[in-house]
Amino acid sequence: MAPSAHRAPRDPNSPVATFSHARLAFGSRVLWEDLNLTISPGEFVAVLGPNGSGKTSFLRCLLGQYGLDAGQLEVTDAIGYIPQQHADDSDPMAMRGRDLVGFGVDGARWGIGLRGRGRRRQLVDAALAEVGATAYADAPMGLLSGGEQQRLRVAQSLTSDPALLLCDEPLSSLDPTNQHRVVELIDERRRSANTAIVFVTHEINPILPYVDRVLYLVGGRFRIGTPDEVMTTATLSNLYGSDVEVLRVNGRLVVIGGEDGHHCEEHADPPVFPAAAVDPSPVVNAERDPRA
Ligand SMILES: Nc1ncnc2c1ncn2[C@@H]1O[C@H](COP(=O)(O)OP(=O)(O)OP(=O)(O)O)[C@@H](O)[C@H]1O
Repeated sequence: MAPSAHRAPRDPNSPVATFSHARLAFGSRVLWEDLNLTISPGEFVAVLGPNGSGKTSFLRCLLGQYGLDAGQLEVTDAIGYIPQQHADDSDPMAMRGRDLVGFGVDGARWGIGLRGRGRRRQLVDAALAEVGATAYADAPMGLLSGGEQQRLRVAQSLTSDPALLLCDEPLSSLDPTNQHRVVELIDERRRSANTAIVFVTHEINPILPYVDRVLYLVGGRFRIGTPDEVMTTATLSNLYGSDVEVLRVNGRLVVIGGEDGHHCEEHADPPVFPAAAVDPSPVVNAERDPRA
């Protein structure tokens, strides 16, 4: 299986990612096939689907951790990544917010200390200021609220000046007020720098006002379109192959029926890492060291 992700040079007018006839499968389990999707600068794409449908695998393909087993993926090399809250296992009392953001500047995988210390500090300070986290940047992470911690993770993701920002359920375990603040920060970045957003989530409502298109994955099949096109009773019933009802209540979407039918699907195939899987741990900052 040949690596199929090609890192394209940065051009502000070019798509940040293009999947062409893409297929990803683990043994007999096909996550998607014949996926054609072009993500433009400044576009906000939500990736939805039940547990095990392939949302995280989709991000891993964009990060270069998983290779497609058919088709092509061309993707920018300026990628930022925001994980779920509590995603890192470092000691939360030993690490300050400033340290977390600094790891983003260093690059998690391509060597630490490549830049001068003064330049490093400037980049960290700028990223902290961009998300309004300067006031608590020197406090231990463990003393901060979930919302404050997520602001710092947004700051970390911005240190690479990403053209594409990958968000892996960054709102989970935040209260509605903090969810709103974090989404606003992400959208602000989209508007100010024309950064494309790929946002994996189980819950579309907190991001619904911002979403341009939805990629909805279910059991090896998918739909792509605007929320109005995809989030309908007819489209989701067809996709799930069972009765799903989509209601709009006070501007919120309520999906009844879909998730349960595909929850925690069992499968017997052992874990494998496809061609481009160089490191199964999440990339915190995908800025490339040119010497690597
Ligand atoms: N390296 C791997 N080897 C084998 N199977 C894998 C591998 N990575 C993912 N899978 C399988 O692919 C399917 C999709 O996994 P993935 O984590 O992408 O789903 P998800 O939609 O993000 O799920 P969740 O909503 O539960 O986080 C799962 O059945 C998972 O076990």
